[in-house]
Amino acid sequence: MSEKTLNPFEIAQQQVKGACDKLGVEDAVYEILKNPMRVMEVAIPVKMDDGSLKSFVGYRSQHNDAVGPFKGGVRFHQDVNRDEVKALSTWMTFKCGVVGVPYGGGKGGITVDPRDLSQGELQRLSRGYARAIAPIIGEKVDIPAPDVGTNGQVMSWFIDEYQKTTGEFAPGVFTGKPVDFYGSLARNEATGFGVAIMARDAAKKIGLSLNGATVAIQGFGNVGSFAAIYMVGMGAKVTAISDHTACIFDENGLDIDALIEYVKGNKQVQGFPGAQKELHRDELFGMDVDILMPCALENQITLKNVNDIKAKIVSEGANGPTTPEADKIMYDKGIIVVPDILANAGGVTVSYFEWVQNLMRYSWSFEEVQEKQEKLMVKSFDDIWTLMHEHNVDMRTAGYMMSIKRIATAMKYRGWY
Ligand SMILES: NC(=O)C1=CN([C@@H]2O[C@H](COP(=O)(O)OP(=O)(O)OC[C@H]3O[C@@H](n4cnc5c(N)ncnc54)[C@H](O)[C@@H]3O)[C@@H](O)[C@H]2O)C=CC1
Ligand SMILES: O=C(O)CCC(=O)C(=O)O
Repeated sequence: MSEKTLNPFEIAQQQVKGACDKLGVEDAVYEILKNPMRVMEVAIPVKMDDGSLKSFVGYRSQHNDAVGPFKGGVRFHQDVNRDEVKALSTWMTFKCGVVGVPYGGGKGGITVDPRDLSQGELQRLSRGYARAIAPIIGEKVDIPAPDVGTNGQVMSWFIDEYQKTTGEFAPGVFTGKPVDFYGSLARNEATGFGVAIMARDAAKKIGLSLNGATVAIQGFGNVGSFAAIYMVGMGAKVTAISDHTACIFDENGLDIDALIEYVKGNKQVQGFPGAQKELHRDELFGMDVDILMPCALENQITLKNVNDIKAKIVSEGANGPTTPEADKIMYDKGIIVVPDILANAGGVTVSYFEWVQNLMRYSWSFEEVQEKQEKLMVKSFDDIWTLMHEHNVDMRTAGYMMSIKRIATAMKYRGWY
């Protein structure tokens, strides 16, 4: 068997089609959902520090807003392209549907390696992007957030530039802001926390104790680092972590706090003095662990490595880390895959709480936010688990089915079909 496609947008369409067919909805539902409603492509000229001018390409894809405003992150990465952004916006629509937050899906990005830019260049690029997309976003229209390569500082520049461009101070137009600048407590932790609690609930279902359970995590950015912290908090041992440079291993469990400090200074896991072994980054998937957490990029679990996987549970922190062919093999082998649209939905869930707090000009405590997140995600997990057994499908298909029902209902009331 060979991989049909590695194009993330085609994969997203395939996933939506599969669930629409399984649900038996009218053909019109897939016809509407198969393409984003709007994709904006922008050129962003930036004055570089050496005096030259460089033009960058950016996108904002608005997939569907039947349920509520478009919502989703902005990625700064060298591989960003139109189809990737379209796929990511499609996944956002169904993710919001899975946890039942009142949003549709959107996603943006710029083709750039932010590590190649100075802080000044990064700020000018971020401001240029905010100016370019300002006409199509808004607190009640489309609400961007962080994704790979962006963070609270970038969101703050976005807010400032949006205000200069539109004359409106609207802190709720971007989420994932710093806590002391209209951000929400527990947003930074939210995605990794969610990935961990979804793995915990899957473990409960198969009678796997987390006490001493072993975990391998691909990616040690926002999502991977917090997933590691929370897994250790639940009694598990994170024995392997990889990033773009290497895979590090310690059979007794890596010291996550020390690794976070190391990565702050060195921007990579390679060379971490606390590791027993250092391997090629791709060796992570074959590690002999109970739980695997892909928390980096798309198309990481493929036909090339799926048969190396020994884990019993895969909790997808990244968007689109598994190809459909690899997904099927894991399903046939009985590996539980908690799909991205559920496992990493903690980010958008707490973004929603941030937005609500912004609109009310009020703040909740860390505990209050995390408790609300956990309640919502655990309920979604249980509902999907039930649906999965009712229809004899994998968790991903069940998640899409649950979400499509919600979105199709909104589209029907709106008279879209
Ligand atoms: N930040 C958030 O709130 C959310 C993020 N996600 C998804 O989670 C994933 C990670 O996002 P963040 O942690 O925010 O990004 P980040 O930029 O903070 O970290 C990305 C990590 O992936 C690593 N990486 C890149 N290429 C790699 C490779 N080939 N092999 C191994 N590691 C590699 C990087 O070294 C880095 O450690 C993405 O798919 C993103 O779309 C999903 C939901 C919300
Ligand atoms: O926080 C958000 O609004 C969206 C985060 C995101 O981009 C994602 O869930 O993939």
